[in-house]
Amino acid sequence: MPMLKDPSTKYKPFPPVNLPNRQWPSKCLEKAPRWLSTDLRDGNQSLPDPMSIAEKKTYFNKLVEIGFKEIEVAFPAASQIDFDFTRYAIENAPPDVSIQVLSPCREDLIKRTVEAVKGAKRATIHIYLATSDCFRNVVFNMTKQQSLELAVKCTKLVRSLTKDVDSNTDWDFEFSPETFSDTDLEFSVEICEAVKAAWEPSEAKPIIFNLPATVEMATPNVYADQIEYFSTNISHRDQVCISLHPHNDRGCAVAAAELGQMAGADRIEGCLFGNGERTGNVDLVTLALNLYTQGYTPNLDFSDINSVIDVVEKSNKIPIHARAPYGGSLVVCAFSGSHQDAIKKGFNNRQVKNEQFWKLPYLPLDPEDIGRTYEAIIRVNSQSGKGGSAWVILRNLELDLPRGLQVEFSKVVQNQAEIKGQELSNQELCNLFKNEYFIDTPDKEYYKLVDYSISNSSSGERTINFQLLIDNKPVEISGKGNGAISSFVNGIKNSLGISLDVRHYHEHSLGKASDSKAVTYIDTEVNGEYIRWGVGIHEDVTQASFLSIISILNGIRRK
Ligand SMILES: CC(=O)SCCNC(=O)CCNC(=O)[C@H](O)C(C)(C)COP(=O)(O)OP(=O)(O)OC[C@H]1O[C@@H](n2cnc3c(N)ncnc32)[C@H](O)[C@@H]1OP(=O)(O)O
Ligand SMILES: CC(C)C(=O)C(=O)O
Repeated sequence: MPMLKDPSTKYKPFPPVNLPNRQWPSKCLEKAPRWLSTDLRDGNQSLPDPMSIAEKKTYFNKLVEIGFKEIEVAFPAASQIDFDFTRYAIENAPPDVSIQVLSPCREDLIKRTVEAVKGAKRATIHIYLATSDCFRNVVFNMTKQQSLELAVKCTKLVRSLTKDVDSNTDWDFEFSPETFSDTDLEFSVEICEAVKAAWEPSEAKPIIFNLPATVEMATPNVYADQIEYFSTNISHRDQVCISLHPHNDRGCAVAAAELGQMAGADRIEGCLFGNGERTGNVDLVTLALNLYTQGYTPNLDFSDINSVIDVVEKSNKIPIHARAPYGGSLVVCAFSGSHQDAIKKGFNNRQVKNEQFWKLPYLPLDPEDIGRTYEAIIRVNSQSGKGGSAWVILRNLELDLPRGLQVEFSKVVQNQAEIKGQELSNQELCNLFKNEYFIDTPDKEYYKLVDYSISNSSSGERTINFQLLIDNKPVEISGKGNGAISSFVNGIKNSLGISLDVRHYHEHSLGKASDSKAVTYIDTEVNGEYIRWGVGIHEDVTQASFLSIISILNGIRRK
């Protein structure tokens, strides 16, 4: 079936919330919410191959290491694996980590769920019941009153099995009017008021009302309006913790969670990298690092994001998208020339000025803060410019190429990238550079410098005698000039007939003081026809410059 010419015959716009006095648009996010990871429940239930116990254990331990204090570990009534894993979590959770478990409003399943957390230090029983007209009519065939009565009955059941009889565990209770985002707001408040009265929370022990966008159906500002309405209309607000559980059907779950917090929410439920039903739950990594880049601590530690990715990918058996915010393999990489140029200048500026605050073109977060390396930032393909290759050569070979050499080498890189039709790895790029300028390539050199001696006359003129191997045959050459380089190129012109007019000379040291070398970069006009750069590396700076000239000769010969 093709898309409809007039979709209004099939789809209706989501009605806006009438909240003319809304306050949230002028609020800011300035602190971390309470976080709940539901990776092991909502995330797990959406997987084609749910996690094994071993995978759940590894995942759970990683969540604890990251700093989650509330973890929904299972739907214990669903399977023996979920039940058994709940037992593991209860027995192994650190004392400050609360274990949360989920059950529908069914008596047998609630009993099994509470049984699974027996002996916990801290536990949250979470029950849910869909409240929207659509679900009540289509799935349950229940009136509003019947739904309310069922929710109250189940809340009382949980109470009678937990806080009323067992004071060894620190009990919390969470109720989700499932499909909240599509539920009439007055009814959401009404059913939660009834549940609250049944549970009897206190300021010290608030009840958690989780207000899910079970399916994301509207723009995130509408969700924020719904949250603000609930937050301002529920009674005894100080005895209530408002939790959000946004799904990502329209791709706006992160925005919904952020606006929802501005509208009054205290707690966020989601999954790492946005795993979860359909398009996923809200991505907790993005939310946490969004806060971090505003200067607020998220209370979650992603210093070693690669190890988190490793656990998530192995357990879910779903790769993290290469463009996933913060964690994607490509998000701290630049291929395009203008991005590379700006990033390279940004790093340089930061180093020179020793800037305190992070302000770098194209990079909202210092990759080092999440354990990613600068080396990986700039990668080279046919969209890259001179700055990208120069960066890779600098980071890998410690050669700080002069601008003219960058321009010359970038043509070589461009040619190779177009031939390959793919990205060039750092290793390939370094090999390309060494090959182009004859560094550590004895088998490829037509000209080799064997030995030389220099003498000075009282008039200041220098004479150099040197031996070259040309195609493995020794050739003795002599040249005069007012400096070592000019004597050397004069000798070459006189005996080989190659005219090299030196235009620029650059040098810098390479390596640590004790065994440092000199690198020289020389560019010459060759026979008055074209420009060619050479690179020489040696312990002795004079010999390094001769090697630059030899590098040019080898380049000419190959050309
Ligand atoms: C939005 C969410 O993510 S909610 C969490 C969803 N997670 C899961 O479903 C994973 C685990 N689920 C399971 O293992 C199973 O579905 C079980 C054990 C809960 C139930 O299995 P079954 O008894 O075979 O029921 P089944 O899955 O076919 O259907 C759901 C039934 O529960 C009812 N139901 C659905 N949600 C709820 C609820 N919140 N409270 C009470 N009953 C509910 C449905 O109306 C349906 O009842 P019916 O059979 O009388 O029509
Ligand atoms: C159980 C509830 C919270 C849920 O997963 C949802 O509504 O998406």
